[in-house]
Amino acid sequence: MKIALVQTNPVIGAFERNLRQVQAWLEKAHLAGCDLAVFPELTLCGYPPQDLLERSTFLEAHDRALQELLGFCGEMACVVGVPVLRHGPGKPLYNSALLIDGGRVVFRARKQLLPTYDVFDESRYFEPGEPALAFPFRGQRLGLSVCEDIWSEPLRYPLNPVTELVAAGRPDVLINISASPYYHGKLEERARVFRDLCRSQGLPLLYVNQVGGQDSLLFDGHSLAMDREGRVCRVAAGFAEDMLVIDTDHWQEGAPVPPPTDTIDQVFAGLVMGTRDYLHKIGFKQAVLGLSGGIDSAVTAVIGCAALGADNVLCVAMPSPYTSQASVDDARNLAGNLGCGFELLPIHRTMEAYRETLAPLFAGLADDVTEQNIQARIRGNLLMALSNKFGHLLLSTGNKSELAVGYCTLYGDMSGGLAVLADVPKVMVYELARWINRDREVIPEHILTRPPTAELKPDQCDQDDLPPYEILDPILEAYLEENLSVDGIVARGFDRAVVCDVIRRIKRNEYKRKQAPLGLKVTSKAFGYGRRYPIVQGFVEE
Ligand SMILES: Nc1ncnc2c1ncn2[C@@H]1O[C@H](COP(=O)(O)OP(=O)(O)OC[C@H]2O[C@@H]([n+]3cccc(C(=O)O)c3)[C@H](O)[C@@H]2O)[C@@H](O)[C@H]1O
Ligand SMILES: Nc1ncnc2c1ncn2[C@@H]1O[C@H](COP(=O)(O)OP(=O)(O)OP(=O)(O)O)[C@@H](O)[C@H]1O
Ligand SMILES: NC(=O)CC[C@H](N)C(=O)O
Repeated sequence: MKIALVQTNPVIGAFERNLRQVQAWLEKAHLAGCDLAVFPELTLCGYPPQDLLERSTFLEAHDRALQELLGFCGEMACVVGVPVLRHGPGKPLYNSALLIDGGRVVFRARKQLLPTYDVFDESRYFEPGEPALAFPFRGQRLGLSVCEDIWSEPLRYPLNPVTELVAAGRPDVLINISASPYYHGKLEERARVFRDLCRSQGLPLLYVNQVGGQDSLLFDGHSLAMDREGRVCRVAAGFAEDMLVIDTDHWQEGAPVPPPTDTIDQVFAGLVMGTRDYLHKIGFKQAVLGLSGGIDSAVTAVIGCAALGADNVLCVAMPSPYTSQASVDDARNLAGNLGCGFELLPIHRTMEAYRETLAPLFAGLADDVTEQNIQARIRGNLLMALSNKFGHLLLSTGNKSELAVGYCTLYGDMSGGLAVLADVPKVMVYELARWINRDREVIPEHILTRPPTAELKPDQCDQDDLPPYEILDPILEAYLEENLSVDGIVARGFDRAVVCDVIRRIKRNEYKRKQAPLGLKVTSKAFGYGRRYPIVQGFVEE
């Protein structure tokens, strides 16, 4: 039997578009001689639809699309992910995989483990399904499951949806439909979980993952076929739509392929896809950003150009009296290397106008962070004016390290529609920059070697206000991603006073992050809806 694993890139709730896309892939699978095409979790509505699932009109539109698909399928069989209405106490839906054959639903498997951690919130809408059975299809027994149901570690949880499925009647192959978002390290994690699963059950796995950017989530695809020894036989593209055709009668032919490795280029590809999909799915073609001559805006500009095309990106240098000529030159050279638009808007006179306006109220008061923030806000204001006038979306440039400790200005450099690097720690921003420059100097070398500075006052340097990023970033990772205590972080060799100061800053600046633009998630714990902390709180960790 030939099975097509089809990783699609849906737009949430765009039923007409998503259905046409599924139909087009079904035709390709049919032409390739496939008996069955398998699509990702919640195929027709896209994942995660969130509270749209609470709207009856949404579910009705979904049903119309599903009916049309049933009429279309003909002799082509497929597996699609569908929210299915249920009755009785509990939540109103199951998250199901339907096997469609001969234009009707012949089998369904319901998701049993509903992820409700980090960015997932499935218990809000779905009721857990009952254990599934293997289903006979064209001479083989298919073991169908939905995403999280294959993620139980068999050694820790011997009784789990897969072991129950196998115990109830051994399938020949496991098929899993997923919507599994990327973060740096996820590819290895997936390979390990799936390898353990295949080896422990002695079964091969066909895994289909959604692809595409959806708000902050980056679905990476990388659908795959794994044999019963846990070797990857075939793997689909990362961060792009793709179809793999697997012949289950010649399962182990050919050398195994290496599982995808999660090197920095994957993060870059994810950020490019996330930026492109966010703008294009909403209807924006062009973007604008402030190019300071620093590393963050440089990397954001490169990602913007890769995502949208250099012709669709406008970079604006806005020097103040504290901006060095080298910064302006670096910004101009970078824009030249990228071939994107470049404008110079000096802000000296605007700063002077603010100073004059505020002079009566600020008389006798020394300059402080207020005047620094005014510069950042003038720039944010000018960039938003360009966004309004030309219909460009403003890409904001702040990185995760700054956002964590509040080293950024509300309504200033935090202005914007999409924060491309909001989940990228500063050290990783440098890693991205070096990778971008691997073959030729795209980002002028001086931008990589100069000490990071906000240039908001004379001779300012980030490290006057913050610990070095090589120290700050691992503390942030330990606290935010691993939930370590102060003692746990200090035990890794960090100074207690520094650790406590960083944690205090993280807590104190929750309010800023609640007002920040959406960021693209590339770590296991991003700021945003997967990390819910109160703004007002009195919990002390020292
Ligand atoms: N809990 C709370 N809930 C709601 N609002 C709260 C609040 N606490 C303060 N606020 C408000 O927030 C204001 C303070 O925030 P904000 O105005 O943003 O300013 P603030 O955090 O005081 O200063 C910005 C910092 O970011 C640095 N910076 C700025 C720009 C770029 C970069 C860079 O390197 O990229 C660094 C700058 O050097 C300075 O240290 C307060 O005046 C108050 O209005
Ligand atoms: N002179 C400038 N011209 C244009 N934009 C600027 C300028 N200075 C700051 N910005 C904008 O404000 C953002 C914050 O800049 P700032 O230099 O304060 O901090 P940063 O985090 O070190 O960022 P970068 O590494 O891009 O300089 C920049 O990324 C850029 O978008
Ligand atoms: N949609 C899901 O069930 C996703 C959960 C899963 N553990 C993942 O991220 O891969």
